[in-house]
Amino acid sequence: MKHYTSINDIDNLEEWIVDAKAIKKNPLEHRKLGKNKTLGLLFFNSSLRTRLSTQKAALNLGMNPIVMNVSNDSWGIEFGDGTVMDGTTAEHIKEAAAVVSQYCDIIAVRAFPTLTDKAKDESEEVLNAFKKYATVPIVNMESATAHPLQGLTDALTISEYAKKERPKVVLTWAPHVKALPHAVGNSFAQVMQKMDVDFVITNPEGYDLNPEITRDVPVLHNQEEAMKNADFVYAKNWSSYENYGQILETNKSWMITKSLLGNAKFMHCLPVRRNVVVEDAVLDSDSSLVIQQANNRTFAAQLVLKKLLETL
Ligand SMILES: NCCC[C@H](NC(=O)CCC(=O)O)C(=O)O
Ligand SMILES: NC(=O)OP(=O)(O)O
Repeated sequence: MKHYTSINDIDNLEEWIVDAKAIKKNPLEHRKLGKNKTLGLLFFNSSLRTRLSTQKAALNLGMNPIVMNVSNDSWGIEFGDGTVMDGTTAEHIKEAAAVVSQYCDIIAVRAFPTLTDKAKDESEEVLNAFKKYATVPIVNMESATAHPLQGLTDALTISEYAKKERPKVVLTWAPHVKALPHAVGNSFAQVMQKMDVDFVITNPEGYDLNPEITRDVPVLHNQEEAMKNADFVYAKNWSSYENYGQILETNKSWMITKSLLGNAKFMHCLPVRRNVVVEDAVLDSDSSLVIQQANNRTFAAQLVLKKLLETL
């Protein structure tokens, strides 16, 4: 593996989950692997979990993490090729990525979508520019279309809490006040297709995710029907893909309640808006796995960093 930028970079999910569980049991076992190696974390957007858990993962491997809030603290970066840079951007990605590669052995990047320019978002302009112009491995810490560290975490969490073979997993759209990206839903849908689970997606009409990602997964527009006998319910808001980045009419009844959840475990990547996406009674109950998921972010990141360190 040269980079970790997509769920497609996981060659054998079952093996990866076994390895992640071993790391979780003994997080300091490989603390010499990353000695004198530097992880650069570049954030174009806000983060709590990714920023801290990825640093924690690096520290557990003996690496030195260095973090930069690129949007606020660095020069404006130009991504266009051949641009006359007489506007607001002061530095081109060609230099920026090459320079950061001088200081870092692995570079991790967070860059959200515009949600206004579908072609630009689908081209993964920022992430792919780092892949092209950096000379070290790139880790995706949530890009325009994917959040593969989260997806790996979610597969690990489901594997830990599954009480039967082939549990039923439901990815449900939930209401929100803002237009949100598709990245988390996309990576969850992709990783569930690699796992031995009975997987369905439910969302209101007009909110179907990219069919190239959901492929043959059943997409139901009746949430109650979809959630029947679920073992895991993964809630997430996303804006319309078809009417790109739009908030269509929002049906508040799609909020996850205790009665809707039934006996299923509740999952969400966080941060979550209480009593908009999911009611307090769910988050404050034993049915919620959100904190366990957040904990697993460290071990998923650690597995990815370990695999990349082994290639250096
Ligand atoms: N990294 C986890 C999710 C990040 C982002 N959520 C958000 O922007 C929520 C913002 C808010 O609730 O205001 C998303 O949906 O992709
Ligand atoms: N789940 C997740 O990626 O959280 P942050 O946005 O806080 O990093």
